[in-house]
Amino acid sequence: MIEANKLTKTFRDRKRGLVRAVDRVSFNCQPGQIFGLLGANGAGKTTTLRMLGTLLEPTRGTATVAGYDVAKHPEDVRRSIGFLSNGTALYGRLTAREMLEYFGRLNGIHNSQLRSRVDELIEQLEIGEFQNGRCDKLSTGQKQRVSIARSIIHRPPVMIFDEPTTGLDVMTSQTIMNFIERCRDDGLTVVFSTHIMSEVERLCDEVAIVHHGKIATEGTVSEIKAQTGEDVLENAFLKIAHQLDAQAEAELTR
Ligand SMILES: Nc1ncnc2c1ncn2[C@@H]1O[C@H](COP(=O)(O)OP(=O)(O)OP(=O)(O)O)[C@@H](O)[C@H]1O
Repeated sequence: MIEANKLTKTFRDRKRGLVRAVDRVSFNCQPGQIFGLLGANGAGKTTTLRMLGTLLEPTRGTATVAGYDVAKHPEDVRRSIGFLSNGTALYGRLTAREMLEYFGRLNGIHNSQLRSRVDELIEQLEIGEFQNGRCDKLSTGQKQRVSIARSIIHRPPVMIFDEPTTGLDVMTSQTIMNFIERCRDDGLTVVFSTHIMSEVERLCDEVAIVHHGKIATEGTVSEIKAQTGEDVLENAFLKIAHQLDAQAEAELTR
């Protein structure tokens, strides 16, 4: 499972000075659950996920992933997660199947099990048609499916997906969402970030709305709609964001 406790990240930016990208973010996600971080561009979603994935050190706060503290036991965390980000690279000269076999071996999967594991992911992520195509010749959506397969090949108990469907067509997005649901049904702890409301409605057991680095509110989609008195998640999201912006402006002019 994942527990984030007041996770905070500040960056020193030459132009903007000190940027507080993530500000005291706390949440829990249990096995068999999908937790979503919903926010606009620059809200702090990627930075939060990168801290959970041990790619960035928190400035303050703590997090445990699969029982391991991200700061104290980063290698154990990395072994326990699959992390899908925009930067998940593929080797252009390998075919999709070779790529998965390669990463399977790197992750210690024995030859006797490697083939069946690769076959399973090829089937689940609908890679079959292009499994023998070189990665540098694949379309964006095809590459994303191979990247996901690559990130989960070692059967981690925790999956972190950073905007897994951004830029993909509706068919590929469906395949990926089906796959994320399957991860949940298989008992994995799943955290993902998005700015797409329909994905949150379909996938999330719990969602946190992130705005300017902070969790503005958290709950089920129905709870968030009820809190704001809105029937449509997008309107609830906009209402919360506008309220926070108005508060911040009022504080500035006080
Ligand atoms: N290395 C860095 N140096 C300085 N500022 C950074 C750095 N990385 C992120 N930021 C800033 O932190 C804030 C949060 O960025 P982050 O990428 O986490 O947002 P996001 O919610 O993932 O956005 P998007 O949906 O656009 O990917 C932004 O203001 C961003 O410019």
